[in-house]
Amino acid sequence: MAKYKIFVDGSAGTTGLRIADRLAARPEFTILTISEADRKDVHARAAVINESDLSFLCLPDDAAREVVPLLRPDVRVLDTSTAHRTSPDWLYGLPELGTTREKLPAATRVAVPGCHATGFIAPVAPLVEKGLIPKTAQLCCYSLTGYSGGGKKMIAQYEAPREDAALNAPRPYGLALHHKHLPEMKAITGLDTAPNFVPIVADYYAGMETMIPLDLAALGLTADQVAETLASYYAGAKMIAVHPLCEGTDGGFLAANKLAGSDRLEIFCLANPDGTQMQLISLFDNLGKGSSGAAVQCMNLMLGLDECAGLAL
Ligand SMILES: NC(=O)C1=CN([C@@H]2O[C@H](COP(=O)(O)OP(=O)(O)OC[C@H]3O[C@@H](n4cnc5c(N)ncnc54)[C@H](OP(=O)(O)O)[C@@H]3O)[C@@H](O)[C@H]2O)C=CC1
Ligand SMILES: CC(=O)N[C@@H](CCC(=O)OP(=O)(O)O)C(=O)O
Repeated sequence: MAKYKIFVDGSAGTTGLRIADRLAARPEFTILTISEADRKDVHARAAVINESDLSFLCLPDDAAREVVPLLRPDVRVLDTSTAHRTSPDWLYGLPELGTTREKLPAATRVAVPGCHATGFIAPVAPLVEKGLIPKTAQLCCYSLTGYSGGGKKMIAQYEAPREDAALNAPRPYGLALHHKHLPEMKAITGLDTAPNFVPIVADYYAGMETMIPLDLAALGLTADQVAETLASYYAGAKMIAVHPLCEGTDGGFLAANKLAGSDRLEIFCLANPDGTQMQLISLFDNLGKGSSGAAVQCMNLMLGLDECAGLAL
């Protein structure tokens, strides 16, 4: 069997390393490499990508942007950065949404969703698509992340001998309400307005918990309608599961690192006793379904391989 030639551009970084680990044990791939001296030379990177069947870009946005114009149109590229997520020529790589799964095998430019964005879009997009949440709704969202979400620099900051006591506490950030995931949150859900979104980084390595409060009374919805719509939308999905209404917490707690190490995402549908308020929660690993796991799932589908191959279920 001819092997697929795969290149991970940025394989020394947090996302790239995780992808390289997931591919290393799989016999269907030959992994292309680049020398240490060349790994930041855009022409050298482009040459290796053009030799590959499929390449991952695991780089800062600008480094992802600069290489794309140098690539063969038919080479398959999966970009894990924010650079192309709302570009019309790129497919947004959330296979569980709409017709994305069917489009992946022919796609050559695929943007891997942002981690916080994944947590928001997974529960909200189906509710907008099915007409339960109007496009005019103004939603809120809070999202907890482990410090690996900030890449090598933030990992080094949290793991160095602790001088700054601020790192001991959860830290809301992006408080100018201008986070880089807002454009994709709006575009992919179809909402007219991006949510009021506050991410929070805390002193643990990996794991993401994205929370979306819904005012059911104002929306004219019941909690059952919401939970049943999500359960039926994701019925049969291998990497996304929906818990039954008001089930799944650990005695009323839900630790943000519970799915660290997994590539799956779980949705929790929690409501107050009189059914007027709801909290939708996505729980997953920022390095799993939030980046590397999602990238490998898309690669599998683009190459016609088993969707879950190499993933942690
Ligand atoms: N960490 C996460 O949870 C998530 C990350 N992402 C996105 O994935 C991408 C990679 O992030 P992450 O792995 O966390 O970041 P890291 O900082 O951990 O890794 C980035 C890698 O890119 C390399 N690099 C930097 N500039 C260049 C360049 N000009 N040419 C080639 N390589 C370069 C870095 O080199 P060096 O080793 O020398 O620093 C590093 O190895 C980013 O766009 C990020 O936003 C997306 C979802 C979640
Ligand atoms: C803790 C922390 O800083 N996290 C990053 C999320 C990383 C990420 O998802 O970046 P992409 O947009 O490239 O996907 C942030 O909020 O910017």
